[in-house]
Parts: sequence; C-alpha cells; structure tokens
Amino acid sequence: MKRQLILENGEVFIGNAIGANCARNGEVVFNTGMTGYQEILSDPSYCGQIVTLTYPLIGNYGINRDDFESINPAIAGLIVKQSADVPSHWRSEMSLNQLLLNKNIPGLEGIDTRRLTKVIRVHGTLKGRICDMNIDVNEVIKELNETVLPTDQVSKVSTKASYASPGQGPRVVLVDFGAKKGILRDCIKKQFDVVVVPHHTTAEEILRLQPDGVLLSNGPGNPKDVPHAVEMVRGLLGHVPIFGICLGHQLLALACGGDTEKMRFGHRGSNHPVKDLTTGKFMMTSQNHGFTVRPESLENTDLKVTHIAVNDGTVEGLRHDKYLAFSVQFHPEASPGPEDSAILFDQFVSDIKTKKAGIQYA
Ligand SMILES: NC(=O)CC[C@H](N)C(=O)O
Repeated sequence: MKRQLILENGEVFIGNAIGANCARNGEVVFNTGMTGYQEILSDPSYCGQIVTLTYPLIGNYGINRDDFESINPAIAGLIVKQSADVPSHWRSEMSLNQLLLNKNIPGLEGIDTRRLTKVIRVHGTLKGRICDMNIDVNEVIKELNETVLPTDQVSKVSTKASYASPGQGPRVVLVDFGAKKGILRDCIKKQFDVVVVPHHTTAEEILRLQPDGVLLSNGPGNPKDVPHAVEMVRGLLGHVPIFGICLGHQLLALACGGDTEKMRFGHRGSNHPVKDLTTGKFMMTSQNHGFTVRPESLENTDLKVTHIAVNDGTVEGLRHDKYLAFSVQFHPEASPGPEDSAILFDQFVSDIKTKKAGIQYA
C-alpha cells in the first residue's frame, strides 16, 4: 500500500506503508546513526517527531527485549529507505514492522531518505504529516503551515509518580523529563540508590529526599516550555551536586541566567565528535537535540563552557564556577552509540564525594 509524507514547504515523498495504518503529524528530523534504530524510536526525547534514518537498511537485526529506551515509544512516525522484513540476529524477537504495528506508529519505507535529509538541512526541520494517498495534499500543506508544534511534550513522557530503584551507593534523585532507560541503567551500574521523580517536582520536595546528587534527564521539546523545571534547578544549585544531560543541560543553563535557541536541524546521530576543552581530548558521542545553549548568553553567568561540538562549534558541556554542577548536551549513557563519555558518570560520583567530604568547592 502506498503512503506519503507531506511537508509544510509543499514537498511530497511517496513510499510504501509500514507500521500502523494511521495519519500523524510531527516535526520531521533526521538521525545519521548506522545502527540503533530500536533505541532511537523508543527514546522519549523524540516525542511527537517523525524520524528519518539516513542509513539505508533498517530493521536487519530486528527488535529485541533489552534495547528499549522506554516501554511506549513516543515517536510520531518512522521513515526509512528499506525496512528488512526478515531480521537476523540471535536476540531478535520481532521485526521492525511488527513493533511499529504493536505500538501504533505509522511508518514509511522506500523513501529516498538522503534526499529528504538534504531538504531538512537546507530548510531546517519541517512540520510534516504521514498519511494515505486519498487526501487533499494542498489542504494538508495549508494545515501544516497553520499548526504550531506542541509545547506539552515533557508532561506526556515524564513519569506520573515517583518510584525507586534501590542501591547500596549514593542516593541520586533522577528528575524524569522523559528519561531514557540508558540513564537508569548507568545509575544502576554505579549502584546509586535512585529515586525517579516527575518533571514538576519542586526543589524543596527533592531536597526532602536527602539526595547526595541530582541528575536532570534528557527530554523532548523546547527547554523554555518547562519554566517550573528551571525554577527547580535554581532552587537546588549550591545545595546538592547536579549533573544535567541534554534537556537537563539546557535547563542548567537557563537556571543560571543563560539562554537557549532552536538549531536549524539539530544534532542527531551516533558519531558526533566533541572536544573536551579541559583535557584537549576528543570523543565520539551520541546526540539527539534540536536546541542549543547560546554561548554569548553565558558571559555574565557563573557557567564555563567545558565541551564544544567539533562540527559546528556549538556548546556541548558546562560547569558552574561556584557550585558543584555540570552538564553535557550529548549522551554519556550512549544507547545507542559510542561509550567514550561514560566517564562523566564518574565525574558525578567525584562531585558527590567532594560534597560529602565537605570540601569547599571553588
Ligand atoms: N535529548 C534531549 O534531551 C533533547 C533536548 C531538547 N528537547 C532538544 O531537542 O534540544
């Protein structure tokens, strides 16, 4: 069955239907990872987005039990060049198409995804709709141009209630803005005694849990759509070590008086080189973000840039001058992608130890 992607700029891509038989709107973004489609489509930061994958063959190693980043993928749609019908891997339990059907996600295959990616690179991310062929294309283009992207994405994917993952180590409160399971997995590896709390938890409520550290998770949408979280981070600064990942990084910047802006087409992939300005070393990182911290906005703040993206020089890491707080725009938990930056969890542990030892910082 034929199905199409209609973009707000009037371009139409026709391919074959995979996954759920339904129409859906979303912001069309691209990811350049060669593997990791299961993690990508279940990463809650893609909530409401239609993701196109530039690697041409997707689904070849199937879908397994272990590699989900959330139980219910929040992705709006998936677009691929070729979807493998017969996956081959010892861990595979179902095909990509089966998963998309089970989770009610519409997909499209047979698309020239590299051409689609070039369109996005030129225009920036575009609103689009995956839908059947029997539709008035001009009407859809008009509607797409009139709609605005939703601003309530975080509340859709954040946990509704707090829960605990007990451990023998330091107590870490993980603020869930749509946290990837990979972050929790790394916390468990470090034996943290984790309490996961919803996005609207206040600083006072968090401090009442007597945390040794607070981890601000990744999450979908514009960081300015969650001003209550900025307030919360402000209330925690100086009281407890903070580690921010992706959306958490952007929230730390806003809480300290910095500013963020939308990027033209963002960074999404598993091979983004980042330079650590402290050591001069480079690392390969997993990335998925459409917003970035404006470096010039940091001039009158206590934040220092610690990492930059090699491809475009954008801010990738921050550290507070006076308080134990640092953040990265990329994903040290990987999933999917390289684990070069997993060491940042050790840095968090080191900050926690510094605080516990009562050592004055800065
Ligand atoms: N993965 C993330 O946390 C993404 C952060 C934010 N939603 C952005 O797109 O920039």
